[in-house]
Amino acid sequence: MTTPENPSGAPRNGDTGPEVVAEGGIVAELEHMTVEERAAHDAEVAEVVAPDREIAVDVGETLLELNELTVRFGGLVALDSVSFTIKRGEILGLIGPNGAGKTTCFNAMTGVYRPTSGQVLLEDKPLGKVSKHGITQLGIARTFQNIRLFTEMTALENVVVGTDARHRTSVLGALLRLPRHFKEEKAAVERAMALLEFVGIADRAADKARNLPYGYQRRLEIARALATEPKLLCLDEPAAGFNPQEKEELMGLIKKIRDDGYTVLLIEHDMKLVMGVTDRIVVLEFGKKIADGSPAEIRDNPAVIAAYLGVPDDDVA
Ligand SMILES: Nc1ncnc2c1ncn2[C@@H]1O[C@H](COP(=O)(O)OP(=O)(O)OP(=O)(O)O)[C@@H](O)[C@H]1O
Repeated sequence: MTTPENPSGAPRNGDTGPEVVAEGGIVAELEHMTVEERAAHDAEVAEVVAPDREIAVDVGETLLELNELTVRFGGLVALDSVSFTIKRGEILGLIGPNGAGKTTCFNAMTGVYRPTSGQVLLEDKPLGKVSKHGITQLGIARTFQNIRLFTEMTALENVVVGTDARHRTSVLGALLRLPRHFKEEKAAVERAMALLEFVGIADRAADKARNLPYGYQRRLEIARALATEPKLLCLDEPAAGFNPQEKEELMGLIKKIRDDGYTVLLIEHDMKLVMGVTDRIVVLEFGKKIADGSPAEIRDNPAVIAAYLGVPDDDVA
């Protein structure tokens, strides 16, 4: 039940967690499943995670367009007339040396900063006057370089909060406890559980976010962003602080997210990860776009190599 201490009605440590899980039918006895049962279960989870999408999509039409985007901070030009597109169903890497303008680009796309000039268009709709919340509702979600979670809430609650962006019940409806409100709340908890399983952390659903291991917190941020049902998921250095095995697993998760029908924009410094997971890469340097191409093209691009001089060869290869 929803209370001020438990706003989402989601389970707390040691109380109604397993019951909700059983009700939702999402987290089953995985270890007792046959291979076929597990495959069917995973397909069911994937459908709950991306309810309105084709499970497999091809790289297609333009989803997002940056059109001569410029962002100035006083005399500093953080982004200088940058244009590129993101196609539906692709994983696009956004790379560049420190201070190149990558995060500014995310911030301008998600309404944190207003561009000095130029436009961001999502499905041809200019986002210039749309609020941050409005941009989330239109379908752009992001994670942050520095993890931002509700640390005192459980993992499940953090994700349920993300689903709020899609709720249709009014505050009055919630106060009056209308049936629609309860129906939405139940669906939100079920979907949140599916998302936790999708990103591989369902076993810690009832733990407070602050008690989760670092890698779980990063995955939780991704689950919470996916909860808003984005058309475009922007990941800002999701592998920061990961060891090689965790990076490998993250690559698998990013591909799985795309295969579930999402489009992904990835800022990442780890070149092995970027080269291994992206379909296309845009390179920024000093706020300008210096290259746009396949990972192989980017690897051999002289301007990109020059931009990264000083970075160990292993990181560029
Ligand atoms: N709010 C701000 N006010 C003033 N300058 C800013 C602000 N945000 C970013 N900058 C500056 O804009 C430039 C681009 O920064 P940005 O954070 O976008 O780069 P980045 O490519 O994401 O770098 P990193 O890889 O180090 O995260 C930098 O020179 C930075 O100092």
